Amino acid sequence: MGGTLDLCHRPNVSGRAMATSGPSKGQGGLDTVVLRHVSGASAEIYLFGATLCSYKTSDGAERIFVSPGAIYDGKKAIRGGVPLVFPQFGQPDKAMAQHGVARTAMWTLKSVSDGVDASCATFSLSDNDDTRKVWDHAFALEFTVVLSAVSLKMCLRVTNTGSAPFNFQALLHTYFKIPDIGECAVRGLAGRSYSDKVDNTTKTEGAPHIELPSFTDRVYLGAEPGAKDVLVGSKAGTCSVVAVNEASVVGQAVPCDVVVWNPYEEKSPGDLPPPAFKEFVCVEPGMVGKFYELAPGSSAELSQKIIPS
Ligand SMILES: O=P(O)(O)OC[C@H]1O[C@@H](O)[C@H](O)[C@@H](O)[C@@H]1O
Repeated sequence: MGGTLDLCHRPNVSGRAMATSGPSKGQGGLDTVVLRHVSGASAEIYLFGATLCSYKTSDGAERIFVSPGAIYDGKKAIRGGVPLVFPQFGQPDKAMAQHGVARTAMWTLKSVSDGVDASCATFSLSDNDDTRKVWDHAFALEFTVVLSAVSLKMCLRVTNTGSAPFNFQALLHTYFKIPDIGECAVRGLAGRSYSDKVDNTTKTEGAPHIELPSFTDRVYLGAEPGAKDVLVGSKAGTCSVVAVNEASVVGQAVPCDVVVWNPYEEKSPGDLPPPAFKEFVCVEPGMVGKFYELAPGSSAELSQKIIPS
């Protein structure tokens, strides 16, 4: 298990607040890293799954949802936060767990740094006996969190460290905290084709914004390469966060898919006791519409920058 760091304020010689490091424990006694930026913004990441479970802006407002029924036993994926999905989305390979191996693996803290511009932490995970049993490939993952006064950026880097190509999917399963799913609207996906997992059909998004009045599970396929802004806000037109989603393979931008999910009571799993479903919407950047091939020595990146408004 990797070490832990808790970054807390202390004055430096000039009297300006800086961040420092120290050990920290989260729920269930699990090790976490807490980033505290000089602006007052903070983020907490569990080494278990490298799951980011909190992002607070400088006003102290929490932007990320974690279920009140989340289980912190170091075995089950944490229900909420930003679980990391790799190397499969869903369960196309029934021999492997749903959403792959990364969200239930113990990651290692690789580096942490603090600056006036940003506080940053990088976590790593490589193939091991557990991952090899279900996915027999050599890989290295790096998950980097960059916290600034005005944003939080998460980037998952996938590297093929073996001698043969492999196919993978990846996704950042972000649970955004919202006041009321019934009033929520997601903007920026109009005109995209999507796979509707509720009725197993393929459709084109005709609405200018997406509302979620009932169980919603959609995979919006990326349209063109490059950054894509998706706005989470209200039907009334307010915007609470902008999510800038990007994907690339070997440094070349590729279209980034976006999953929009809320189970409502109907599909709430056991660790999401109703009415908790009302308090979040998942807007998840992904490379999931197909499998991506990665050559030996090559890397792919998937990122989401959250800019609260
Ligand atoms: O319960 P899990 O494994 O965390 O998955 C939650 C949901 O994750 C979403 O990304 C999928 O589109 C849904 O189909 C799935 O139900």
